[in-house]
Amino acid sequence: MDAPSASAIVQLEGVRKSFGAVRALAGVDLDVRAGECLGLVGHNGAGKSTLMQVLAGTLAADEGRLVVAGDDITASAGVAAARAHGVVCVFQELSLCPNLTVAENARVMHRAFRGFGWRKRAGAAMAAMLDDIFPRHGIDPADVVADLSIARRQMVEIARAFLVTDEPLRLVILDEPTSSLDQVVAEQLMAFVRRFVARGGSVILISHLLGEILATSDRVVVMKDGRVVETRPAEAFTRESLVAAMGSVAAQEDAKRAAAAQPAGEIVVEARPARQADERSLRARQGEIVGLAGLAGHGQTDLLVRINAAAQGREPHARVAGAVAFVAGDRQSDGVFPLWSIAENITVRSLGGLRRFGLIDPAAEVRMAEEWRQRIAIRTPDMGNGILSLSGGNQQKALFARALASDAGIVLMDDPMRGVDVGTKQEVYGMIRAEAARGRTFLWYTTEFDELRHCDRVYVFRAGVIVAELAADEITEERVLQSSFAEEAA
Ligand SMILES: Nc1ncnc2c1ncn2[C@@H]1O[C@H](COP(=O)(O)OP(=O)(O)OP(=O)(O)O)[C@@H](O)[C@H]1O
Repeated sequence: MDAPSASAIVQLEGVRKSFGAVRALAGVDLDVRAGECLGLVGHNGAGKSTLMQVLAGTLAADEGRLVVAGDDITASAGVAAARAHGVVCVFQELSLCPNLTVAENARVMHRAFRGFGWRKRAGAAMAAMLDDIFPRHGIDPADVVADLSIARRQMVEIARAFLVTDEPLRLVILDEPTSSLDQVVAEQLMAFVRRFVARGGSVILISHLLGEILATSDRVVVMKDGRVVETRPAEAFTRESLVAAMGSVAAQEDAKRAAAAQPAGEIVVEARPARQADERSLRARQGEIVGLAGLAGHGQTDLLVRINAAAQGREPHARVAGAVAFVAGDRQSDGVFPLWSIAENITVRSLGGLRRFGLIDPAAEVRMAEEWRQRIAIRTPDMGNGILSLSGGNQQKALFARALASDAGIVLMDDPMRGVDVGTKQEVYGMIRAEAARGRTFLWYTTEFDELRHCDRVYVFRAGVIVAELAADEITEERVLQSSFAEEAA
């Protein structure tokens, strides 16, 4: 590791943190310099979020020293001390109050918005910040957060963190900030990060999208099993060497589906977006992997929700032949059962198959959970622990396991790889392909272009309707982007 420079605005030394038997941080040293974007990568459960929580003051370390802007704040560590020293964190799980407006949420964080006319000032400040980071964002400060798509909520959360009111702003921690954003909006954010650091601010960027890390960071820190294992200037890493440093095997470049594998089974899903005026509809055959693409929030999730409702007989305008499982991308609001164990969260869709003499067989439940822990590498000492004890990416893996462990022949996936590390992603892609070959059908909405390569066919959405259908050999980034923006797509 290179020596901390004189301009370090944050120094962490020997930070340790355990949760019961789990050692999340095993003695971490880290420095962040003024005017740099520091990329932070590592497998799911490596300790990235825990380290950031210590830095942002939301979690107390068991041991270690924390110096910010030259002050040793170890003894007074907490959110107030971090904020007073200019450290703000945008966490993976969004923290906005859903029943308040965008402007009101700005006030929750920025006490400076008080007295006469605060609502107007908070709204104007948020609008200006949103315009600066995300041009054409389409968000009104008077919008109630609960009415916004998950992508827009993430944009509001980010804009709020970059607002400067009566406290200094030195370091913004972005923990997987683009996980719900499409490529276009993600690029707007990365461009803003570069502008922010060019003006002397600092950013810690956590992401599983290694291209984003390499293109935006000045230096990259790699964590593994609660330790920092490498720190290098970004240009000294390639994608492959970064994956290797994380302890994963580099993914094969070409994941494209073999043409021979094209299924010709019967149509098991047929659905039309509510606003579709032409004859287009989404169709999926048995054994097919069908992609839903386009900019985030253009009707893809809505259609998946309608197909899910149709399977339960609640939606007459979609036709579904067979049982359906849903992998939610917004795990916070409709994914995990927060009070249940990891095992219960995985087996809940499979209880029918686990019955003996009409009762759930606990041994079979444990076996099923254990099998999935190994297949999909869920990092926990005990599957009986609460689901919220898992890192974000590991929670997402549990949702995947729930769908794949069920007997549903049709699996709907709503941007399901959010926050899953590169090594695991490759394994899950392999599982999806194997399951499709065995006759399962997948409908897969993704904001990551690379994932569309795994699909047999892709429907591109724009403004709530399907604007293009691409066959396997037509799925290129250019075609998808073209269709996403064109008024009249092919
Ligand atoms: N509240 C908690 N209770 C118990 N264990 C926890 C808790 N929070 C985190 N852990 C454990 O600490 C370890 C580090 O988790 P952390 O969230 O820091 O990982 P991460 O690198 O951010 O992972 P991801 O990429 O999945 O977000 C994991 O093994 C996790 O299960």
